[in-house]
Amino acid sequence: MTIGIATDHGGIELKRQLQEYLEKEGFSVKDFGAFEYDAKDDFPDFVIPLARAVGAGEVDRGIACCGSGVGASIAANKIKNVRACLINEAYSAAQGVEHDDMNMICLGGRVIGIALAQTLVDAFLGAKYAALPRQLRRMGKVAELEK
Ligand SMILES: O=C(CO)[C@H](O)[C@H](O)[C@H](O)COP(=O)(O)O
Repeated sequence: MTIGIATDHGGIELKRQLQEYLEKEGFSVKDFGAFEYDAKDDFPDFVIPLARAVGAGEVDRGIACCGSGVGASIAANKIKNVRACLINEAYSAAQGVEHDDMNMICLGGRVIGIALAQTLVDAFLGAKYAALPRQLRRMGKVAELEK
């Protein structure tokens, strides 16, 4: 599984730690930046290229960080085929995939630490879309908005 990862300055340390963790776990990680701390950088410049790669199927899942995770989730959800959510607890990290086919998780570098981030990422990456008829119906209604 290839995981895309991106951040602005607000999540740069969390991204670095998560990338190290994911590679140790055997995932292939594609890094969309930021590559160094710059307090003046803007989250859309990194999160949108990642979201485009997720939406195009060039990476399997995306992890986007920013200060709170809010800006990253707003930006990512503008991109076709992207279903991104700000996640702070493990239930939603898995249920968002199982029920809603979430393909990007957004994390706040100023909100959570690496231990919780690892738990959330494990739950996110370990989950599969159940694709039950009622879920397909609901996500079909959401996908209609992209036409
Ligand atoms: O957290 C964010 C919004 O949800 C942003 O992505 C930024 O990280 C944050 O706004 C940056 O704040 P700063 O005051 O410009 O460092």
